[in-house]
Amino acid sequence: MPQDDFYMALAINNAKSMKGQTEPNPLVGSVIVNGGRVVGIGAHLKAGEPHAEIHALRMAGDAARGGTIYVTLEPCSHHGRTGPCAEAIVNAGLKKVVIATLDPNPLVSGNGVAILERAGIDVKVGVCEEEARQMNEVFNLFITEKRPFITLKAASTLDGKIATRSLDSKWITSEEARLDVHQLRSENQAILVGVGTVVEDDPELTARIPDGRNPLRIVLDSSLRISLDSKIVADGLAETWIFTAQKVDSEKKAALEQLGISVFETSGLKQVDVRDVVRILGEKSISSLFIEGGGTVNAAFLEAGLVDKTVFYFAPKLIGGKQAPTFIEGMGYDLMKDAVELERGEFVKIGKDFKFTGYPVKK
Ligand SMILES: Nc1c(/N=C/[C@@H](O)[C@H](O)[C@H](O)COP(=O)(O)O)[nH]c(=O)[nH]c1=O
Repeated sequence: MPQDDFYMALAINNAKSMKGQTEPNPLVGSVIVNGGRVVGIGAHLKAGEPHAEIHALRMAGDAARGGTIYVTLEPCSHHGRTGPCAEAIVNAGLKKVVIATLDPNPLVSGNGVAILERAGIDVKVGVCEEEARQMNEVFNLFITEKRPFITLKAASTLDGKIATRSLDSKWITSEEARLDVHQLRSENQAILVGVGTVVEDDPELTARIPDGRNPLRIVLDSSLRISLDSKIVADGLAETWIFTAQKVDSEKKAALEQLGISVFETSGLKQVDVRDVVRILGEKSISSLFIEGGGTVNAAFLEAGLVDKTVFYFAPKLIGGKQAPTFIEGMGYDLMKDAVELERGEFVKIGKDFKFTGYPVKK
């Protein structure tokens, strides 16, 4: 492996090991090499704390002088909650800077490189760029579109059913696959279901893994038919927000608010307007949303072009039944040429089940 890729891969692995603890900041890793030896290594650990480069520079001390620093994201040039990294790199006397990706924020992209080049430092951009961009897919989208990165998750039998015709759904996938879902829940700031799922399954929507972080729970409930003693209203295990259509029963709304539930009205007449939901979540700095919808909700987000990533779990089971619900309902598309295509598709096996990850091609 070429030397630059080797050290950048080390920096990327460092960054990835901080997944779930740097929000709303990106994952960033850094490695300093001098005379063929790694003399400093660092990762951004928590928003508001020093950046990856600063940790690496502190570890390297004088050994950084004349060396090369590898960093997965363009060194910052602005005085955020910590001083600019580009200046720290110049002051530490680095000879070369290797960067995986430029800053996605159009306001600062390229500024860090300019500071380094003005100081006569040799700068190389684009090493392991795709992998470094991929690990910050959530941050990159949120910082550019000010809306949450949306992952659509479903679990179904091989013939696409999420429950039997009698609506039994316990369980489709195995314990291992369901644990993997809880890991994904823990990595997302919010989780969203339709009220149909609440009525059928009375879900908790918590991340039940060691050190799991319970996401904010969001329910689309156009006419506020949710029951006051459903778990996500009454259990207090995580915050719950409800999005409705226009003009809902004010008494029910007040009763829910009494229980600490936030209720947001959207402009939808009969159905909740999912675009409003996404806009409001962006305004409230929710940067990642995990949809465990039910087929109607899943279809609404898909048809609105608001799904950034799909994660589908398929159990090697067949349940059949014309009435059995599937994981994409709604109107559907008329012609095959209008199908939502998924790219960068990957299948992995989890126990007996298959996990598919893919990215809808943006039209
Ligand atoms: N039926 C299944 C799922 N079902 C997913 C949702 O329909 C359930 O309401 C939700 O997981 C319940 O949330 P909880 O109470 O926090 O466990 N999801 C899965 O991955 N495999 C399944 O076999």
